[in-house]
Amino acid sequence: MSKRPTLSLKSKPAPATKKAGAGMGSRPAVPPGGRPRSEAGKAAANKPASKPADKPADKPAVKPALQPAGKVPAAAQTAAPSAPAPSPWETAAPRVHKARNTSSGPSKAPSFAPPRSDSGGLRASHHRDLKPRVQTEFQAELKSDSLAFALLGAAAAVLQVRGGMALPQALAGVNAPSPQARGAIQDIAYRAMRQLGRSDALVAEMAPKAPDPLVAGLLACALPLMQASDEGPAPYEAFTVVDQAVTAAGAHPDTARAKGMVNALLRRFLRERETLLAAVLAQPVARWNYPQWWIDAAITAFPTQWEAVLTAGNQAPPLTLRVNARRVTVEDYLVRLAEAGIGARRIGEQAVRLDKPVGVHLIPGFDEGDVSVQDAGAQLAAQLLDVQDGMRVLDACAAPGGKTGHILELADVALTALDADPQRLTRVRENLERLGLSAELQAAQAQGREWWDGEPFDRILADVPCTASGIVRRHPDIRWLRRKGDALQLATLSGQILDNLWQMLRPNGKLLFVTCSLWPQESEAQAAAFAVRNRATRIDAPGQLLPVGGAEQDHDGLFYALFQKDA
Ligand SMILES: C[S@@+](CC[C@H](N)C(=O)[O-])C[C@H]1O[C@@H](n2cnc3c(N)ncnc32)[C@H](O)[C@@H]1O
Repeated sequence: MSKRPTLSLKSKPAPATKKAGAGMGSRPAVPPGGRPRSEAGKAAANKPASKPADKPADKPAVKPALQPAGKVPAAAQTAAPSAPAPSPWETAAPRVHKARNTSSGPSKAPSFAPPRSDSGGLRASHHRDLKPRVQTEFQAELKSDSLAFALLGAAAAVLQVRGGMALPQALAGVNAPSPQARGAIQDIAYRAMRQLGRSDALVAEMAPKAPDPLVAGLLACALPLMQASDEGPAPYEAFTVVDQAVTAAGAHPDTARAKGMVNALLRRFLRERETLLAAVLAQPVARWNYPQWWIDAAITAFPTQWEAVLTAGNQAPPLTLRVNARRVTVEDYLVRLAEAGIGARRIGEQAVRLDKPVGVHLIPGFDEGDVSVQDAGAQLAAQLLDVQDGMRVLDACAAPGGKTGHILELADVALTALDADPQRLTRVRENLERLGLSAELQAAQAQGREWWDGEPFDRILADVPCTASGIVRRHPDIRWLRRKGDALQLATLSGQILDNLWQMLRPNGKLLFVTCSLWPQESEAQAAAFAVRNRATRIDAPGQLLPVGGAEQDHDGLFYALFQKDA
């Protein structure tokens, strides 16, 4: 039985002796012919988790001083936003859309596309259908460093998520003239997602009729800024938020008529906060900020732990690094961080959590590949796979390559990185380039065989598409985008993938089945059914890891099942 790696601190660090670039099987080009990437809207809502894990995490909530001119405080502008923001694999620099004005002078307010008319995403306040169109090209005159500007941009993104689009895509479509403006918009939008159940309930309690979609988005962005939450204290002075929300409403034709209503509603919230909160917090969706079906599913799956699970998913995630064992020991890297004035502690074999998130390019050695951003729980995969030099390894469902890089850091193996999405596969290549490692990249479906040369693998990692319900602290929009039936639907696909990959495993070889899900249908039940169907021997692995944030343990919700083929 193999040794089970733990998340706790190990006394013996991994050796830092191997040279970079020693990975085998170099064929970096992505072959043509993979399926096109699916886009936003309902398709995105139902799209299997592209586990956007391992992204830079949120800044801690800091209550900024009152800004007389309603400006976004400098701290909010420059710190890592409360959004995962661009993954280090996605882009080297903060994603900035065509800058028309990088000064803090008057700037066009964010523009955005209309919501999908199917409104397959969130429930709207008062359950009213979303208005199908907003004025997409209109750009209000607002200062780009003002809170009003950021509120309007974030409201546009919330509107898109309500229409079924994933938040990172929605934010990418919002115009922001500077990295600071983008950071502020992201911060507000991510907060809005984490408190959407409560905000909608408050609006329903106070407004005589459902507000128009962009007004509802504006309120969903403003209300969380006036309240303490699992993320920390309220980040702005309440009267600044009211003032800037009213300014934002007045600056856009789709909200201008509701300017008085926004003012009245937010002021009423300030006056009657206690009573209003007492009323709405009796509703589970407002109390927990998850859809009711999600709360019910958590209670069923974790009868004694569901509250902790839901709470963990509402916290801002930390920034955790994986130290590249080929380059540097964890001990030496902690010294480098200390010298750079960055507080950190070890929380796993190669996992180091920063005390406060910082931009990835400020992390010593990040650009050179000495470290990667990866959740501590996700770092278990490569360890559990137990790779040895010379092995032939398949990383099925590999993009964006977080686990691919880790496997190659641990041993000199011939690795095939497979993913159905050619665009996401390019991120594997970029990621490996930064690390100085290489693999054979294949754009193909893991449930098919046409890409396989018939040579069996010693190790197979099946990090299958799933609902991503275990990583909601990084991706708070997921809870609003998923539907109750998604887990079962995805389990059908992942069952096909597992059965197919099992045929490609060498006798005595090991297959590691991973999801970033909380739901048993796509994790434990899937593992049990797979073992029966294939007479597969299950060996020691953690099973369901619940999400947790704390001094010693800090990781997302993940599932691990390890199987060995008979000799
Ligand atoms: C959970 S993510 C993988 C995360 C990755 N292992 C990492 O650590 O960075 C799942 C991946 O499966 C891919 N995928 C979805 N359906 C697939 C299929 N039928 N065959 C192969 N890959 C698929 C998605 O494009 C996505 O990149």
